Amino acid sequence: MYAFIPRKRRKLAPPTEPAASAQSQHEQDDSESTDFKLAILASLHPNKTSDVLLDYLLAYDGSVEEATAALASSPKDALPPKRSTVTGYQSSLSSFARPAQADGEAPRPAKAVVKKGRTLHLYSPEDIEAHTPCSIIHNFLAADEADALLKELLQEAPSFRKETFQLFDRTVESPHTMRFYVDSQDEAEAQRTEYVYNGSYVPDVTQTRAEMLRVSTKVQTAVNKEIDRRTRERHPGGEKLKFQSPDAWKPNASFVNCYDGAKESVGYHSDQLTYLGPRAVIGSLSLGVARDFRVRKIVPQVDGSSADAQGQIAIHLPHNSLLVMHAEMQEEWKHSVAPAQTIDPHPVAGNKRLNVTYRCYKEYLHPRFTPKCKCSVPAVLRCVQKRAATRGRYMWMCHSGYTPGQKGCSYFVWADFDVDGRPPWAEGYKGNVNVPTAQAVDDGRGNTSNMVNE
Ligand SMILES: O=C(O)CCC(=O)C(=O)O
Ligand SMILES: [Fe+2]
Repeated sequence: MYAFIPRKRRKLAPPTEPAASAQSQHEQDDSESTDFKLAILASLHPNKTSDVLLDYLLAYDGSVEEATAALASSPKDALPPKRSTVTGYQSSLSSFARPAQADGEAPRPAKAVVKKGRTLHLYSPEDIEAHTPCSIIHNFLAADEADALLKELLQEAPSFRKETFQLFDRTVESPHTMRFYVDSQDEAEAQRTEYVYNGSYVPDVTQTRAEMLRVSTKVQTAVNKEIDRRTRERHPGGEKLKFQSPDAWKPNASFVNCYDGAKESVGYHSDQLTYLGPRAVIGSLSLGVARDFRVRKIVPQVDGSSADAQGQIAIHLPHNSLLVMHAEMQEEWKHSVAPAQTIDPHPVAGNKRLNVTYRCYKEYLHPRFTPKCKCSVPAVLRCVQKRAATRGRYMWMCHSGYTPGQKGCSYFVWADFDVDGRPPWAEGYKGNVNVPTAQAVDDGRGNTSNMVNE
């Protein structure tokens, strides 16, 4: 399930464990600053689209005050005066060098291909592969298989719901609908009563439908091939990343999203790793109306620098395309589906885009094993995304406060994971490597006394 941006902007309850909580509070505040600003703008300007709000925020160098003053005097959906031009069709970027890679780290583009405030549109599999942590397979299914799956999903879509979440004392709804599916009836029952998302059980978990299951085996084969190829061609030394699972990827759950019309969207977020584990891979199949999937790299924050030094990349997702979000994605990038100005109706789906995100839930991350917070709720797994001193480290935190009507606690511990992303209770555990890197210690900006439970 997503961690929607506004959900993460809420400040935690006052810390009760000074060392640990100081860290968690700092991380919470630091890592979500832009998202937090966007939530404020969204609450002040409810009839502006999230895209417009982001444009204003970027145009006014992150100043909420200036952006809100400009928004207040602008007509609906007007663009900000200082807004940079959007780059349109981009046929090829292959002149850019391949990433320089440090040992054990995720590959990085050799130079930023998109500047702050700009959107770079990518269409070709080569460009997407080279400049984002994703790869794409166009025309993934035979045309009739894609139509059969689309028809099944269109039958399901009326039962989808908007997700609600808590923003300070307001309950907010996601601007699209979705439903969660798991591959067996037993698992659906277990999910309803054992798995916690943002502090609550999800009552509406359904067994994966026939076409979704049939397609799942094809997605499994394709994603494993893509993981092998990408590891061989793009990872340092052709090795999997630190914390990435060496096991074959086997989907057993999916979130299915429906975007009905141009305005439906999902805000910038990283997917929750709580049940997928570190360096998760997700196979995302798009059907119906073509939409833009936007990604932006999370830039480490050093000396109060802007965390939005880079612009965003829009990946065009046509009907019947399989996007693989690779192991580099969730920890280091955020993604969204922005509202569109216009859409081309699809002959079968009309104005709707259906999207199945196939995921691999790990048995050893079942909530019966994972740490519980002081509210006695299974904790959420997060990764430090921005703060330079601890970037890339995993932590378990309380997530209850993100559920409407509930207050959270200040629970925080560093997570214990081995090189294969296994926790200590998993078979074959090789020893904790979730420790500060040399880089993090050298940065010297982190208060090392905050590094608890090591
Ligand atoms: O609709 C999409 O392509 C992305 C959906 C998404 O981000 C998610 O399910 O977490
Ligand atoms: Fe997502």
